[in-house]
Amino acid sequence: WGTSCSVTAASLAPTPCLAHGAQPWAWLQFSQSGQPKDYALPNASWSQGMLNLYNEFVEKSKDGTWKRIPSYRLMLPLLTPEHPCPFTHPDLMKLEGEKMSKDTRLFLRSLDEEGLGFEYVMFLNPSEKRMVTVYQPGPYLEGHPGFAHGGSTAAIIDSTIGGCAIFVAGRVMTANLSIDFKNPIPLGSVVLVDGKVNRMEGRKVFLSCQVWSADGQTLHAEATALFIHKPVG
Ligand SMILES: CCCCCCCCCCCCCCCC(=O)SCCNC(=O)CCNC(=O)[C@H](O)C(C)(C)COP(=O)(O)OP(=O)(O)OC[C@H]1O[C@@H](n2cnc3c(N)ncnc32)[C@H](O)[C@@H]1OP(=O)(O)O
Repeated sequence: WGTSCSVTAASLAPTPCLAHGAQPWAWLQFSQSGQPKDYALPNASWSQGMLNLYNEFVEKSKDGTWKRIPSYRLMLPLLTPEHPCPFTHPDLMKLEGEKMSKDTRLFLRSLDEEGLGFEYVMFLNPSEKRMVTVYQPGPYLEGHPGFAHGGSTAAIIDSTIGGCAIFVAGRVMTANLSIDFKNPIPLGSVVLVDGKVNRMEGRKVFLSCQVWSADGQTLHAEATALFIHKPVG
């Protein structure tokens, strides 16, 4: 989806429908090309293990089975197959005016320096209603010495299955997230967060998730969750 999204800084100029004259794109970091910066791409902090897993899923994406999800510093709750580019989604400005300020950042993209916090890239498998996140927790996520704080693990799980729930239901909120922490995650290691939709009942989306070491030998955590669809406005 990201590949079909062609956006320039000029095309992102504020529109009259935006309340309070806010500059909606001011907190997006732009690259030198004038495109919003996509953080779900390799950078110098990624370990070889992270690159290997990333390349594995890029390879799997070539036949369209998996799709890399671009990642910016703003929430993209409106990304759908019908509107693959968030910047041209008809509801974005409404949500923007109501909910966002130019001073906000997506929690998982809150740090400026590469490699210190959440380094991750998500891949969606639409037919399986499944999302995997290739994830490398950095040193600022420490809980016990040398290991990722459980809250950071909860955040990456929530975002992974949240993305999955957004794909099937649009705008959702986490109502319940239950996690069993099985084995600590070493800082700087690479894990695969593997979440999927199990079933839907009306506005309710039920999901499950497992967090595995890159070699598939260690189960770090498993979770179940309930997300509830909340229409914009
Ligand atoms: C294409 C893909 C691109 C993706 C690209 C993006 C990638 C990157 C993604 C980032 C993704 C970030 C994801 C962050 C997600 C948060 O972090 S959200 C923040 C944390 N969550 C909150 O703050 C939610 C706070 N709670 C609330 O606002 C409200 O309680 C809720 C959850 C919206 C529900 O309220 P409500 O809409 O009034 O619904 P309500 O009528 O109470 O309940 C509806 C039904 O759910 C049931 N229910 C509600 N709560 C519960 C519960 N806790 N347990 C069990 N049942 C419950 C009710 O019993 C009811 O059932 P039925 O009677 O219909 O059978």
